[in-house]
Amino acid sequence: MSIRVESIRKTFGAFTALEDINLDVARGGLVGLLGPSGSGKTTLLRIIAGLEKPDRGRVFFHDRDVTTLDARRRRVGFVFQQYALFRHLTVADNVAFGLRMLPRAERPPRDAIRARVRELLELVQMDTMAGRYPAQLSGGQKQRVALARALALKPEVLLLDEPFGALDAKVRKELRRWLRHLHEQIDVTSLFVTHDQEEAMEVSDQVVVMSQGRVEQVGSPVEVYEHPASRFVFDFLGHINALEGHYDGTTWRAGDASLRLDTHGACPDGALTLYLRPHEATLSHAPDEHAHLPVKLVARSVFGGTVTLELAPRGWGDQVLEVELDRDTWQALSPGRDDTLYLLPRALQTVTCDGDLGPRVRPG
Ligand SMILES: Nc1ncnc2c1ncn2[C@@H]1O[C@H](COP(=O)(O)OP(=O)(O)OP(=O)(O)O)[C@@H](O)[C@H]1O
Repeated sequence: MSIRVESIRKTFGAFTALEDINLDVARGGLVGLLGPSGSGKTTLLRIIAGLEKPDRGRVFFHDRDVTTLDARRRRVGFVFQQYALFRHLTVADNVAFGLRMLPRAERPPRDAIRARVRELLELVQMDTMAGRYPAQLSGGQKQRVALARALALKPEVLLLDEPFGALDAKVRKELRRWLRHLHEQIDVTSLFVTHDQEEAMEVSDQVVVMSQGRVEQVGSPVEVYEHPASRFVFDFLGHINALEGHYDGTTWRAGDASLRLDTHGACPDGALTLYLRPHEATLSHAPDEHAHLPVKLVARSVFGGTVTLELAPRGWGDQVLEVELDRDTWQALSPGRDDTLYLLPRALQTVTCDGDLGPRVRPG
């Protein structure tokens, strides 16, 4: 079932929570609504679910206008951050609940309900725990049961609001891989809300980046990361180092630092800010012909194959910079305590004086 949202506006008193939202989600899509707290993600999800009425605009499921249709009649499955399982029911009974509550004419026979519950519990890999009560489950297991319950009535649209928000990092990671996998097995169109960039990038096939009640950009994770439509999107998707200095048409300078750049005429002489992603630079014991950016190591942390370094510029500002190197590169470098190191950016994003994104540039 495809979903189309047209010109949605929603206010709460004098506050505008959503302003002219347009969105198309293809059938079978797994779409992440990503944005900072208060950007309107949950409000949009609730409008699609039918739990909130928009002031203006329409919602379509395939070609059907469902804007005024009651939530219960939209055939939507929900999963929220709080598991909301019935404590006094077993796992199997929780999953069966919605089926048993159907009007008699629509309710499947008992055996069919039992078979459907078994099938769903196998799908979420909880079949061995069918007889347990929610209090006997871990957070991740509860959330898988909540998902099985949401799928029991064969919804064509699945809406998930920060489904893994309350879980620890490792379980979150497992569950989001598993959600991806599950999505490939069933025919459902899903939208999930998250404020976690990594989660949105890893799980979704389309990301909707929201800010202050507006859609900033819609695209695949690679598109929004590599071709951000605005400075907000660039800032929001991962850490950045903002290097502030002056550009004279060939060289960018700040204090003792200099960097030769060809901006292809796009950046005029004057103040120029450069954004550097932590993984788009390396370090060396000597400057190179294009870059003279001396730094001193302040701290490092090792996680898996990546070493994250905190670096203080030497003689060009006081902002601590963050750079990520792979472990081998770091070991080959093995600097002494007070060594001066040199930052060698591979690519930088320019920010024009009026605050917009300029071209992406490389030293040289
Ligand atoms: N029922 C309500 N009454 C008044 N204001 C509301 C109501 N629901 C939401 N808002 C406001 O609308 C804005 C958007 O809220 P929403 O919950 O959609 O944001 P969000 O992006 O999901 O945020 P979070 O990530 O923190 O959940 C917020 O400023 C919120 O305070």
